[in-house]
Amino acid sequence: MTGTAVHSDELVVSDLTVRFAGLTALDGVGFTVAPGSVHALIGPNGAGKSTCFNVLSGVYRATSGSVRFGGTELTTLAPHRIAALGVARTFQNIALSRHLTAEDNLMLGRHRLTRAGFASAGLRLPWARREDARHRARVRDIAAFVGVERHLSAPAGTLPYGVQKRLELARALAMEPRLLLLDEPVAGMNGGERRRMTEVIARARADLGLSILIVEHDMGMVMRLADEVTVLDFGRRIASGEPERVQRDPAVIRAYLGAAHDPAAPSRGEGNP
Ligand SMILES: Nc1ncnc2c1ncn2[C@@H]1O[C@H](COP(=O)(O)OP(=O)(O)OP(=O)(O)O)[C@@H](O)[C@H]1O
Repeated sequence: MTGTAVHSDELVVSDLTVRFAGLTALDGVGFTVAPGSVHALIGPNGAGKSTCFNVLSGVYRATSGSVRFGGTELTTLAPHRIAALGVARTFQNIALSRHLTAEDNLMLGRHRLTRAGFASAGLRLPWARREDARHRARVRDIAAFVGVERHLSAPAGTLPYGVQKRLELARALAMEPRLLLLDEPVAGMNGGERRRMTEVIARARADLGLSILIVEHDMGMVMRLADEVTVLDFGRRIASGEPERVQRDPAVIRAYLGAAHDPAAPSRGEGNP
């Protein structure tokens, strides 16, 4: 910790607009993730949720608007700089190194925290060995926290889907983040796996005090976990507030639940059913 003032871990998204050649994926979107809270970003397919995540993590550039985390503007920073500020994300599709062991995947998550480069580790310098041992101990703790500790020596690609998803969360936690961006953490999971993941995320907030922004289609999970919800539709914010209130909002029911409950609903861009 430096002598400078400690900023709160508030994430403030203001008037965020992203355009792709003629298509406005985000149109003046704003919301705030309070420190230590779970905030859900929901909306039908194509509403702009992933685009928003990609701007927050530095993968996409904003056309205009601002994203501030703990007082620092993120929209001009490269992904590794944003990660260094303590913003970690998981992906909709699993992005683990399949051939590496679960443990080595978690060690990669700690890379920005390590002093020892590969050379000094390779030379087996004593301080590099001690640092490696310290990180491996922490990785084992994190693996236990998400319940994947008995899989640490297995190649990540051989693990069951639900375990891989939790391993991805563990890798994000291995970065010791202050803000977690979770992109559809229970997509494709069965009931038991969903419950486990939901419980781990709830503990990440309660025990680690993290702020969490979550994109998720599973409304049950959103209702259980989120302190606040922001709803997007066609790139615009159409509602925000406590989950119970948002769930009853007629605009949300029309735009989001309507589309989700109608299996014959057209893909977005063709209008509401
Ligand atoms: N790189 C890109 N280039 C062009 N258009 C894009 C790009 N990324 C997203 N879009 C478009 O932006 C709009 C918002 O897409 P986005 O993926 O952010 O929605 P989403 O809410 O995450 O949807 P889903 O729930 O299906 O993941 C869509 O019309 C999409 O086709």
